[in-house]
Amino acid sequence: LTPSRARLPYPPPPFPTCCRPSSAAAAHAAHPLPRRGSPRLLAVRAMASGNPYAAELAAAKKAVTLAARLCQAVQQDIVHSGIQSKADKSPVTVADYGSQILVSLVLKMEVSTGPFSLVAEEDSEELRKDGAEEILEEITDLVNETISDTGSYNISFTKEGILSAIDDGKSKGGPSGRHWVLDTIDGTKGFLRGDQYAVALALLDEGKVVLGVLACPNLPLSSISNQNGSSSGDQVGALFSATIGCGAEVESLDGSPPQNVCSIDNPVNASFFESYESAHSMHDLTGSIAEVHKTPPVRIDSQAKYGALARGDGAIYLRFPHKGYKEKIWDHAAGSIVVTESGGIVTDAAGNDLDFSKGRFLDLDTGVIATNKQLMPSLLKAVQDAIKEKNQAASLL
Ligand SMILES: Nc1ncnc2c1ncn2[C@@H]1O[C@H](COP(=O)(O)O)[C@@H](OP(=O)(O)O)[C@H]1O
Ligand SMILES: [Mg+2]
Repeated sequence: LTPSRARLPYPPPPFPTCCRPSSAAAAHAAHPLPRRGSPRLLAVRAMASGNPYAAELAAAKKAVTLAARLCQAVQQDIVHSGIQSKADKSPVTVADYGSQILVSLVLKMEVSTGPFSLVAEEDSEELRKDGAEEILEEITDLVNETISDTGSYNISFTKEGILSAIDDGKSKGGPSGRHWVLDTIDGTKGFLRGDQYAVALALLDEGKVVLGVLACPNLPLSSISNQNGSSSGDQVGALFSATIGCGAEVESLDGSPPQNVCSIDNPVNASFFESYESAHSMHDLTGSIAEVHKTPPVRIDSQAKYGALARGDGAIYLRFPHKGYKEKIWDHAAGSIVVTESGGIVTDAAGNDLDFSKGRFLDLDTGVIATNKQLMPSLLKAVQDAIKEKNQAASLL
């Protein structure tokens, strides 16, 4: 079980051949839809145009694309200056706030229905303290530069405007109404290392995730289904999107036409994904499960794992936080719908669906498992056996 990174060259496997919305999965099981550009793909797109959340989806894609642009500029600065080796967290803080402001700006400009509610990590408290003037100025400049460089809006934020835009993210979510759920930079550690991260945005409607988008600026556009999570494809920057009942798509972050995401139908010996960081997921537990499934792990940061799984780069994503950790909804909302709308399943270690209606945290049993429908029963059993064995071993100590 070798740790892996997602940036080394590697011969790519054949591109996924099938694409379909999950609602049509059963009907199409024996007749996979063809590759991009085919007439049948157009038929799938026509169906997607009946999307009840079409305006929200377009806004969400625009929002994360703009935020990803800001984050990418900061990451390049970090990597070039070697700041991460000095454990200086301030650039990532600037990018986190900047990403949140841009997402809330775009959503407010583009979506007019109902009250605006955003569940996100940051609020303005720290930035209002004495000594935070410099960082506030940096955020204001960075946000205004990104808006003007991209020609997105004819708007310029004042510092007070920045503070109040950040406080748009204070919502607590919950079971009723609509709430946007944002992870401004998911995979902060990968971001600092110059590796994978994602800007992840989802919409909850009456407690259910109905839409999700994942901007993964460093994820190769071709498959990373190999042991070190890399791809020989030159193009990087993937944007995954999904709406409930309408399937999932992946497109290039720089604006190439969308294609539908492949349903997850890889064989048992396909690679599986887990966190790069062992502090975020117990690698010893996944290792014992991998022995049963003969699958080597591909360790990458962030919800890019969900995106890669959805397009068939691997067959399994396992995540087992250490005892006492409470998973936050923004770490799973967007990624999980991208997988389920690609024909996959996402559950906790007891086999229950993830419940996003309980506020800012998920009420989870032990961990998160994502895979295809064929593999889920045997995988769930392997997971439960491994957890039992680990608990028994711990009780003997
Ligand atoms: N001890 C822990 N156990 C599990 N997850 C953790 C954790 N500490 C942080 N995380 C979460 O793991 C996320 C990254 O996931 P991954 O390991 O898949 O890259 C982090 O998102 P942020 O980077 O947005 O803070 C954070 O929310
Ligand atoms: Mg996160």
